[in-house]
Amino acid sequence: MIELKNVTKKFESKKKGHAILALKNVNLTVNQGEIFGVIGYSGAGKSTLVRCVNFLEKPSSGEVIVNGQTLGKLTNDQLRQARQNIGMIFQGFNLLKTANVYDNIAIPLKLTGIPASEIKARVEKYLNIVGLSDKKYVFPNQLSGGQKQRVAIARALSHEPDILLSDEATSALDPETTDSILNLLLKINREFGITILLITHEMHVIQKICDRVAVMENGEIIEQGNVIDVYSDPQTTTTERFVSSIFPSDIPNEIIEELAQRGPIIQLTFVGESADQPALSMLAKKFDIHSNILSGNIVQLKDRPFGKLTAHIQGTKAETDKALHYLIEQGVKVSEVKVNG
Ligand SMILES: Nc1ncnc2c1ncn2[C@@H]1O[C@H](COP(=O)(O)OP(=O)(O)OP(=O)(O)O)[C@@H](O)[C@H]1O
Repeated sequence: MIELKNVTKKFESKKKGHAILALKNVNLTVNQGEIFGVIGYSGAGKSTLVRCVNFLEKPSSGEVIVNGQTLGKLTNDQLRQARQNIGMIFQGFNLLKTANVYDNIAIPLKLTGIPASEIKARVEKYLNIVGLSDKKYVFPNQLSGGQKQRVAIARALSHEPDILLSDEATSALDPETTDSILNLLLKINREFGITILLITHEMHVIQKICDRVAVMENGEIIEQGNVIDVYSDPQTTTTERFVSSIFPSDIPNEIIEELAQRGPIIQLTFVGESADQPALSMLAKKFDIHSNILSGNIVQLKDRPFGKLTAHIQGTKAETDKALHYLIEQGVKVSEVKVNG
């Protein structure tokens, strides 16, 4: 379990008297065994946050508690010990270019004093888990980006940590390779119960593997919760922007303006079971209205489908009101699309 309590990180700038507050009073709890994602635009403070969890950056104030240990109160030796329990992977992989795959995993193990026979067993075990047993004697420059990240994951796992931190681990990879690495992270989480805290600027990463998400802006966590709740009911403009990035709606304003004169344009948000229900065709049967779909999409979250549909409803005001009320009763979130909105 990871807890950040009122964590603030200030970077003193070389320019006179100028300081950057990269983290402002951040409170965050990541439960044992979950995959927690932190999303935000560039400069939001994500890297600083994740680096505070293993004290690569020391907070200026506040507490970081990992598995019950307050990192700021540990001696250097104790901190080194605590870090063994926290693996980390990076966007740039951070492999030793002059060492082959085997040694990239074996050297850090050797440095922590693990006996040679145990090192061999661990390298083999974790290369097998990441699917690279046949690449033991290959050098990093002979590997693809996805394979390099797999080596980095095997290296992190070889220390048998409880926690894995991921700093934009898939940001340098193409979409297909990204998915294969995300599937690997899911497998690690499920098979070994490793808690994963990842930072990303991609919604795809959040929706594919995360249980909970926090949204960061200007060094603050502006929203957090279960992925499904944050996706279906974003509370801030920034979160709304992230969510709408997966549901691009390019209906020109002129068309919205013209249609709105003849009936409401509504956006329906479906979660879970209701994503499969033919809500609009039901409406046409039950009420004296016509509906016309303008845009729509369904995405698969980690364990449930989630969809958005934009439709134009025509009928008398009394009938359209009844129809919208019915949808809400069915558990569908309905909002009206405003002109210029
Ligand atoms: N070592 C440092 N010295 C001074 N300022 C820093 C340092 N590290 C980060 N910052 C500043 O802190 C703020 C947050 O940076 P951070 O890298 O944590 O954001 P981020 O959300 O990870 O962005 P990106 O995705 O672009 O890396 C930025 O204004 C950045 O310039």
